[in-house]
Amino acid sequence: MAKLLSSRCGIQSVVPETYLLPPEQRPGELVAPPCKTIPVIDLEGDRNEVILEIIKASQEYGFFQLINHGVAEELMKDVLVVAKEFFDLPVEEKERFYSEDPHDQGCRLRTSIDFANEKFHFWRDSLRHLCHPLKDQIHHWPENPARYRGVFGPYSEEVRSLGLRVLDLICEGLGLESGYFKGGLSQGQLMIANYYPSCPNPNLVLGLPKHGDPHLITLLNQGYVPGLEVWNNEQWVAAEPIPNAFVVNINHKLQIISNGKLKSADHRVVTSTNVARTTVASFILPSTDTLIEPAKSLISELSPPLYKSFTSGDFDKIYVLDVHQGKDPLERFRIRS
Ligand SMILES: O=C(O)CCC(=O)C(=O)O
Ligand SMILES: [Fe+2]
Repeated sequence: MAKLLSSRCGIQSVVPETYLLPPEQRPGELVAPPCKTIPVIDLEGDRNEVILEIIKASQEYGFFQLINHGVAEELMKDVLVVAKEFFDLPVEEKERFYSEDPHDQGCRLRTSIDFANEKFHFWRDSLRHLCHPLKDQIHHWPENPARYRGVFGPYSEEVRSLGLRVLDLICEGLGLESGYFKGGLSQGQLMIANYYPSCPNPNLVLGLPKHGDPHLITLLNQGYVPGLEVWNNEQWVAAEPIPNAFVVNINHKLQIISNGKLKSADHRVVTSTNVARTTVASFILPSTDTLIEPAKSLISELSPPLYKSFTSGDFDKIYVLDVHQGKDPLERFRIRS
């Protein structure tokens, strides 16, 4: 448990050797150019315009920020405060949740990504748990901080409604039959609270390495501290924090369902010297036995399927293995012409 970054005493003055990245993976001095950022979409705008903007952003960047999305500002703030309170708890309070098993689907606290097996570590602690249906999941969550369930519960439900609303807009924008994402495809929901402590040398480490998210969509509440960067046109673009906005990104399974029309973009997290960063990511995901394949209505002679069919659970197993070996998990499912 001494491994947890959030349980180390005081601010560290040097980066421990096991966190130093190989030179080619270090973010270095050159961080994302400040002039470019990901599209911002106002959900209260004209519905047809909003759909066009979402599809365009999902094709060009795989990422966009949503404002005027209807999730209560108070809840967005509280969930970050409570997440930070959890990471600030004494070790004895947190250790019952600690697990180094990457396949453990329970309420799990971990540090870095796969601490026991990875060659070098990442500057992050995280707490992850499922959240839907809420009544089946909430009793697995922490009871300390006392407000944890009372804040994460309603927050997860509001974020779920927003996620389903965005999926409906994507459904319409892609021209899929109404309700395509309802049922098994969006049955699950996972939340990950991330804590990236301040770091003595952000040039040498990463909070999270370059990766794509495996599920359907992600809705990230990133608070006020920058750190998220998106890989676009061979360069890193910063997702600058906007108060109370959600950063939304297309995940691998949605790229497959859209037959490559929408992009699941790689992203990473850089750290800061003087400030810690807490974020809460919510993922909408299919149930394990749901079939993932390009939507039939997007397939034609001119647009043949680019991906094979497989169950959501099979993809998840391969994702964990491939990501460990630095491979792109989407490659295994691609149909070669
Ligand atoms: O904390 C962030 O900014 C991003 C987190 C992320 O990419 C993830 O949890 O998959
Ligand atoms: Fe991610």
